[in-house]
Amino acid sequence: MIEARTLGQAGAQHRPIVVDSEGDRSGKTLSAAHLEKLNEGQRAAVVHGVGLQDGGIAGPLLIIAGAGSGKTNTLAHRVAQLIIAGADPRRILLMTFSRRAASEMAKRVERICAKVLGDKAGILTDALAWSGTFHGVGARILREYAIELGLDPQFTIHDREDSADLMNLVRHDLGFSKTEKRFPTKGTCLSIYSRTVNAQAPLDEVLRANYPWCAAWEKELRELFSGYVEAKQIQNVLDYDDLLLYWAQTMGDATFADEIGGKWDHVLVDEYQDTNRLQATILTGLKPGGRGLTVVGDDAQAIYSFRAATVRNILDFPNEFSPVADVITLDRNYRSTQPILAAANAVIGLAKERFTKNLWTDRASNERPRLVTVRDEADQARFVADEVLENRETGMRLKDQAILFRTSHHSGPLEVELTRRNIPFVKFGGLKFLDSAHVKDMLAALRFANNMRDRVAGFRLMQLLSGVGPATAQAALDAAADSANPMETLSRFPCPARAQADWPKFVALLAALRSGASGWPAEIGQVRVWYDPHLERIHEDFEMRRADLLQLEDIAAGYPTRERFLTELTLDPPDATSGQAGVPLLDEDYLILSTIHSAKGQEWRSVFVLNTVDGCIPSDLGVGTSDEIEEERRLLYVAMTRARDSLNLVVPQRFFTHGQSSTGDRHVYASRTRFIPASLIKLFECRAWPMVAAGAGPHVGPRQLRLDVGARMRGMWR
Ligand SMILES: Nc1ncnc2c1ncn2[C@@H]1O[C@H](COP(=O)(O)OP(=O)(O)OP(=O)(O)O)[C@@H](O)[C@H]1O
Repeated sequence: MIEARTLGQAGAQHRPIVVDSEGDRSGKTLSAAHLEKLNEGQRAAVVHGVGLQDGGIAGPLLIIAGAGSGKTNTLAHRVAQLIIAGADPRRILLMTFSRRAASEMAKRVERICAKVLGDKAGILTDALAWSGTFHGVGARILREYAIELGLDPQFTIHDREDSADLMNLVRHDLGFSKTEKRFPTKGTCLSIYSRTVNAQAPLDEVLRANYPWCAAWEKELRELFSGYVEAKQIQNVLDYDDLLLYWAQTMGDATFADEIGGKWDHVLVDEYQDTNRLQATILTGLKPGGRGLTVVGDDAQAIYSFRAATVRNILDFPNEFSPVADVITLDRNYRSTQPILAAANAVIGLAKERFTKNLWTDRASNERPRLVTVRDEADQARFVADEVLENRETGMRLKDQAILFRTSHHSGPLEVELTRRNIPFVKFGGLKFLDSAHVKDMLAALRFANNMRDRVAGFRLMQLLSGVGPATAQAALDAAADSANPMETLSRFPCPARAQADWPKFVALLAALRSGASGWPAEIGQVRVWYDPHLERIHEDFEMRRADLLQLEDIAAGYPTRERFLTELTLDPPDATSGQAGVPLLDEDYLILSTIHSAKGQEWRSVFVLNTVDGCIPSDLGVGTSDEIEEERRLLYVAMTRARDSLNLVVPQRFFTHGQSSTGDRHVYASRTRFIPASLIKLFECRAWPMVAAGAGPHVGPRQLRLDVGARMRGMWR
């Protein structure tokens, strides 16, 4: 041991970090080449307790730091370091926010390991089988222990839309849809249910704090949720929340907790600020003493409180354990230039509450981030397209540039402009591929074949047949549910005369899928052939949709079984839709369009933020409580800190209002976001676009007051 010290403060009691540099396997690699590029704090986090001499496993560790300080990079090095020091990769659990993040992390780990272990690295890192999201890992655990937990291992997983549909069926059955005063919609009911479950809070508290307009319905909501839970159990389906809830419940039993927690020596979690109470419960259940636990996060980037995530998880982490967890804070930003970082620091500096410290960087630049005022959204689109192309002329690929926005529909005018100019782009966080009706139809067929008790899937599927409406579908599902041999019952079901032609083909498809005779992925081809005439009948634009279905088939081929395909696709759907026909091939160059939420964890050389105005950031929807406003501020911080070299915040001055004809010109004026008050303006270069060309008129040079109309008006009354 060479020294003991504390690296930074995180507002919590914590133990000093001890850096061990010699004598054991981790010591040997402390000064090794693969760690050379890390700074002192990062290195301390990477080697923390790795390769303890008695083979012991380190106590809990929290790495808390601001944007671009290398948290993810450090976590990847830590996983690699554990493997290099001899940890069994099969006994490492790595949880990230999305599956994409998990697979990127796995690739990084492999690259780092390869530097030390050479060819052997691939075999070891391939064995890193437990990496994914909390929900994905939960689904796997629950399937593994299904029988012991009284679940049917064939359970299907409902996405949000399916869950809302099921909630609606129950709401209808209970007669709540016919109440005199309007009962909350299916979507609101699901949100209330989900928040209550994830926050582990009593219903009345959630209603009071988050849905006060629904508080009068507490009794009915309780009844509805109880009916919803029952329906899910009868139909053998789990929703997203169940994956965490069942897992957390399982961890409440000492024997299961021991057995499941005992599967892993090391549990590492990225983006911990966006986890909720349930996830924290699972984590402490897995490792009650905290041994082997590492969590990483940034309180300034907490942007998921609408899903009941709580920043308290990260702040309370150190004191959950005895002895308390070690805490390492990182304060150097490697991503952004100094002027960009200064502006981002200033924006978050106005937050009401904050724990991580301001960051510093040595990436000097003369270029301040720009605040660009444009007339309207159409000009905003033209400005961005012009700049993107100009950047490309200077050698910056389209892929190095991203356009970020608060809500998916903000990019509408830009998408039109890009398409018009033939600039390829991929959009993240918009309408999901899987949300489109035709893709859902195909998946419903596969799901229903897997689990014939899944009423939402069955209901959707049967109504695709001409002549089958809700009443027939309901009756057929009831008959199948009551039967010991549902296939037999369906084949004999007295369907309406108009469905006579379609019904036998439908039953034959189900029988074929259930027999498993064709095998996977041939089955999805079978479904497509069956679905094709319905697609043509139902959708005018069937040709475009057909292309999507072929793409779905390609995606399906990447999964070993039908069940794995359905589970993983539901949990982590491909989130890119494209302005081109089909998502561009990965090796092509394309621009990134993304909601700020989906931009989490990423970085680009040049970033444009659209609609940096009040009403968009903060969103109209997000300005209820001061907590909500604070979250909107953090969103802007996340957006700004994605930029490495260049950052443009665009401020359109007027917005056309919705609900008028295409030639209507009703509009509202917008003002710069409140998160950049006048006191911060000096940190930006302010300009208007289009710039008036020199000699084009009297507006040349910096803008100044030339006619004080306001004073004249006031003068009229004096
Ligand atoms: N020690 C280092 N030396 C040089 N570059 C580094 C170092 N550590 C991290 N970086 C670089 O800094 C950038 C940010 O790293 P990373 O994405 O890991 O940060 P982060 O803290 O997870 O960011 P965020 O929370 O904002 O998503 C990356 O480009 C990474 O390669």
